[in-house]
Amino acid sequence: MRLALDRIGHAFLGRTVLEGCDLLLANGEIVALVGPSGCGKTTLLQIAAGLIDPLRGRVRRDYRRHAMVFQEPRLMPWLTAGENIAYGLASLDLPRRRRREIAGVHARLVGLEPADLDKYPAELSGGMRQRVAVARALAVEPEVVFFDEPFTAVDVGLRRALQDLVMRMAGDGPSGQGFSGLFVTHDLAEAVRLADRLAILSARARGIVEIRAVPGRRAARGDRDVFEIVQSWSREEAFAELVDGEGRHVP
Ligand SMILES: Nc1ncnc2c1ncn2[C@@H]1O[C@H](COP(=O)(O)OP(=O)(O)OP(=O)(O)O)[C@@H](O)[C@H]1O
Repeated sequence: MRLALDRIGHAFLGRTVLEGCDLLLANGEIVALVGPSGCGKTTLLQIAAGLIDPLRGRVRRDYRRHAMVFQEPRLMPWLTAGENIAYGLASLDLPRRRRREIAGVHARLVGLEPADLDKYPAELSGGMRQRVAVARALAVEPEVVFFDEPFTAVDVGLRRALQDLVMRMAGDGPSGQGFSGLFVTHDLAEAVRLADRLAILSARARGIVEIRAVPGRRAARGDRDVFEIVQSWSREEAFAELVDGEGRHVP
């Protein structure tokens, strides 16, 4: 077990957003938090990551290092791509050359060219900036990664490539050590594609209404499997706030 949420409750300005949320995140596991806009996914993720103190319940963490990937890359504009990727490594007491090597390995993993490493964020496309953000998160070899709709703003091809990378690295990073992931998305197909389990949140119920395992092994799930699971689950009550009866996302 890497992370446990016990009876988490939270409110903003007296309005309850979450009540009685329980969740466990195992070693190497990816759990997707899914639900409609405003149901509290980001709040629960931030509580899990320690960015918000919950009003009720407790978070148990069994890891040393975590990283976060947000919807927007949040790079430092005055650092090059390579320096951004290496930024988190500064606290790890590694020689400068080793930091540069690690940054290079992770830049390659996300599909950046060596020449991109010397560019500043303003000189990169949106997709490249998000690749840098993913490389920066994974370079510190975190045991847990918190993802908050990280691929919503990138185009379809890159989204798939980054999802594949997350799945691969969660099982087995470059040094053989994977991470556990908590992954916020309102895209059911994305959740089914890359998660081991879904925690389904509802705005009405103020929290997690169901935790459900995705059939089959994550790495072995093909496009057809994902399509069929999404089709069949979209008709269920648990997803009513998330997708319409045809499997389309409610805006
Ligand atoms: N800092 C805050 N102050 C006041 N209300 C907040 C704050 N942060 C979130 N909320 C409210 O709490 C509720 C849950 O927000 P949250 O961002 O966790 O939802 P979400 O499921 O991640 O939504 P989305 O999919 O749109 O990002 C929303 O009604 C939101 O307006």
